Amino acid sequence: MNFSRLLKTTSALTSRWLCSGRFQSTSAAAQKLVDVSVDSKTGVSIVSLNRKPVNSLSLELFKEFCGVMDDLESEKVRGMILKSSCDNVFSSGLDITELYPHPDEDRFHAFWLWFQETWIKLYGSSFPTVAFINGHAPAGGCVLAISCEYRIMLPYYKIGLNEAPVGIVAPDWVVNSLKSVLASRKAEQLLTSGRLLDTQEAFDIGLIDKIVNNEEEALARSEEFFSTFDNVPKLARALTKQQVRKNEISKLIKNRSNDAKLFLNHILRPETQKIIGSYFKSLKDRKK
Ligand SMILES: CCCC/C=C/CC(=O)SCCNC(=O)CCNC(=O)[C@H](O)C(C)(C)COP(=O)(O)OP(=O)(O)OC[C@H]1O[C@@H](n2cnc3c(N)ncnc32)[C@H](O)[C@@H]1OP(=O)(O)O
Repeated sequence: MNFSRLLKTTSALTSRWLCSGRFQSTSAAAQKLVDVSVDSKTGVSIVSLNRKPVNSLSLELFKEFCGVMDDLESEKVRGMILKSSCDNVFSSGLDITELYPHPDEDRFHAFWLWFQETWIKLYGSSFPTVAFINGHAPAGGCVLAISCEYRIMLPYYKIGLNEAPVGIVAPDWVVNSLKSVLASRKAEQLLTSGRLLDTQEAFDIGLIDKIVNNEEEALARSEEFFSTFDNVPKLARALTKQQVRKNEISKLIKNRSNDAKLFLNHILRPETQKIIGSYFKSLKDRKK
């Protein structure tokens, strides 16, 4: 089976699987966690994460995001810019309350599958993707950014994969996403130290592609990126991108349930719960 068919078939299967669980209802009255608008000048879709105050990534946000990605795929959009509607934060990573204290196993399983689904749809999207990192992007926030093809960031924010200091081990598909952007040695240093880089450091090592001072500049730099594909047939571009990314995606698609079980086992270890707990407490105490 070719890769595009594998992606479509798996998406259909997992959607059915994911829809069969208990965590389905999104109230129609609930506020949207993901907003979509279209830049009328360029025809590019702007997708804004909107889970106040810090865009921590919950099961509900992942589900909504995946729905948006499906819509953009079927509309065959010219490109997508992913940004945040929250002040100073692109995304604060996985919602820690999904991990601590002692998550409900069924909910956690669904949460993790939707996180995988988000990555599969974003990393494997047919259309060009830009992350406009308009705030801090630790952990899962950084995962969203490195799943895009191009990264543009405002000054003075932090980005990186700080899982290890929080007692969490990044799964191989996250590690490999980072290695698709940075050389293996640099990726290992960042992951094992869990150090968050400021915008300039991130630019210097190639984790981000451009530094901009405001949204207007970000839109202009994004347009420069999107226009590099204007003379490339859409289908050829999409299949070429997916050809480059297919090994990692196929590997995860074949191993989704096991990947979820492994992560849950790690999260439920008493020592992991203890580290996450004291980290979460220190986050709360910072403001006291
Ligand atoms: C790589 C994928 C592999 C899988 C594992 C992933 C693990 C994770 O993603 S764990 C999450 C890791 N995230 C972080 O370490 C970031 C933690 N947050 C911060 O450092 C800061 O909040 C911020 C720099 C992002 C923003 O700082 P700011 O001063 O603007 O806001 P705060 O007052 O700190 O936060 C407001 C409010 O939100 C709570 N909060 C922040 N982050 C999270 C989160 N990830 N999950 C749940 N809740 C979070 C924070 O405690 C505050 O709550 P209160 O208002 O109740 O004090």
